[in-house]
Amino acid sequence: MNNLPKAALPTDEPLVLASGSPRRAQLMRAAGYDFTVDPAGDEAECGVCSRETAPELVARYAYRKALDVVTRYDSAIVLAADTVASCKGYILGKPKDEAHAESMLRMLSGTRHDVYTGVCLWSAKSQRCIVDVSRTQLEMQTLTDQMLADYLETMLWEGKAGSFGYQDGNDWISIVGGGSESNVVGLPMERLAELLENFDALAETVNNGSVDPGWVID
Ligand SMILES: Cc1cn([C@H]2C[C@H](O)[C@@H](COP(=O)(O)OP(=O)(O)OP(=O)(O)O)O2)c(=O)[nH]c1=O
Repeated sequence: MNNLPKAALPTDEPLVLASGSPRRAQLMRAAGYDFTVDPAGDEAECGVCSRETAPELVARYAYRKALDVVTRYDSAIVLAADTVASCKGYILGKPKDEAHAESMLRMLSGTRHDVYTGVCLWSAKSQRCIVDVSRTQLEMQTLTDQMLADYLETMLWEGKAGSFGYQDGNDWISIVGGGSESNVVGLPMERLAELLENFDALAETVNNGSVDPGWVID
């Protein structure tokens, strides 16, 4: 991915990427941001709400990851994200094992589906934050048993929402209608630049650990 946009930070606070995802750090480095990495604890990604849609879920998880990390700093702009695939009403996160990866890929095979990434930007000094969600539509060719077996053997599905890596160079997956590639890989860099540029206008004050309860369900 070339020419990733970079925006100036909205405050003089250092940028902290609250993520253990190598893809997110790679995208941020490729765009030229200065940042440190401080991942959220695993418990930030938990809690099931059966009424929740994919965009609501990624918004809630991004928010919880940012909340977990922002409490460690007096001065930082914390950036957290969460990515899932969504197909036929199912929300597909990271696979537990190869059998789980196979069942996700069989569901996605031959479909148009969506990838959602929720982003949370949180200023520790001002206790103001933004939660935002981006969607990219993808199309996966019908996978033959051989294609599936070959991909599973690469282990490239590990740690990836929906059990595929758009960046792995497979010709059986493509973006529909010019959506954001970086959003699929875990961080919508174009949207992130807009959020940083418009932080003052978009950020809301956080009260007692919650922001916009209509959007972030907990
Ligand atoms: C759909 C897709 C997802 N992914 C990755 C991006 C994310 O790392 C991962 C989804 O898992 P997440 O739970 O969003 O993130 P993570 O556990 O990797 O890291 P952290 O919670 O610490 O931020 O799937 C790809 O690399 N390529 C793809 O094509």
